[in-house]
Amino acid sequence: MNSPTWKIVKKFDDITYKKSGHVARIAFNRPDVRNAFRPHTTSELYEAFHDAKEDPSIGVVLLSGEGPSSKDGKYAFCSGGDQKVRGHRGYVGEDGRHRLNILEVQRLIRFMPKVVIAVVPGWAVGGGHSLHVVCDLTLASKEHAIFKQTDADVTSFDGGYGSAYLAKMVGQKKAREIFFLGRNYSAQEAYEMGMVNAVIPHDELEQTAWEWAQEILEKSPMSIKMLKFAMNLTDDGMVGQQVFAGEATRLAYMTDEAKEGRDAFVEKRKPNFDQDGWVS
Ligand SMILES: CC(C)(COP(=O)(O)OP(=O)(O)OC[C@H]1O[C@@H](n2cnc3c(N)ncnc32)[C@H](O)[C@@H]1OP(=O)(O)O)[C@@H](O)C(=O)NCCC(=O)NCCSC(=O)c1cc(O)c2ccccc2c1O
Repeated sequence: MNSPTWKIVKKFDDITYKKSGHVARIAFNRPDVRNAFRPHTTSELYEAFHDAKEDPSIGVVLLSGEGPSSKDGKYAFCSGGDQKVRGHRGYVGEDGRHRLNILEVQRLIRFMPKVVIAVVPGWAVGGGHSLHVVCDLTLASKEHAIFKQTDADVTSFDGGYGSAYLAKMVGQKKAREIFFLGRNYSAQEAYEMGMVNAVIPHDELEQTAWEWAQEILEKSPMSIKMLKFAMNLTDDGMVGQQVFAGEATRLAYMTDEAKEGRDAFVEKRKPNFDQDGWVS
């Protein structure tokens, strides 16, 4: 299997953003604070994810955390919202506004028609834990990944994908344990409870993520997209239906029947739908 030759897409302050072939790699880049995110980080994440979503050459996105910390050599995926810039109505940006805009990033990951893989080299905590939950797949460092939910310690709870969706993944009892006790879980424990796809030796983590991406890229893009949206559908209510149905509409546009409907309107005549009839 080949290896990536990453090219920087754009220089950001709080994240790195690179592409190689059909893979994009987005990573938190605040290793000295365990890759905690502030509003600026989240805005940059949103921009990078949006670019990856819109780029037709990209099929898989890797989300990771740069490291190790220059202070103590520890690795982190993300330790959630930066508690040092937390105000009384959200996380305070340089413009003085309070935001919880990580939820917008969660929705972008959830609804983008591409596979997003969380590549967890170290701590995945609080809002960082929720981010790995919302990604389609999670690969974790055998030696350094630690999963932990501190939401109930700092009164900042993710009542959506971070908790309710986690419960669908690992079961109600286990999800309640994770949130109510806030314990540390190793990569192996996270794997055994079903929230991690594979436990990988740390030195092989990035290459393995690349290889998983290459395997996915061999599949039919439309099938991958429809399967992701189908698996989201039952948990996403009417929004899930909207996203899935939007793709059904797109496929319908490709039929002769749809072309006839459009052309008849443009040509100011009655449509003739007799060609294919009422096929069952
Ligand atoms: C992650 C840790 C368990 C790691 O512990 P460790 O002992 O290895 O390291 P230190 O604690 O010494 O940390 C090193 C260094 O990093 C700083 N730091 C770590 N995490 C954060 C953070 N989240 N914010 C700010 N700074 C952080 C730490 O202060 C040290 O700095 P020094 O200057 O002293 O070197 C442990 O660090 C830890 O428990 N961290 C906090 C985890 C946490 O509680 N995160 C927030 C959870 S809530 C959340 O993320 C969240 C965000 C949202 O935007 C939401 C939006 C909507 C709904 C819910 C949301 C939500 O829940």
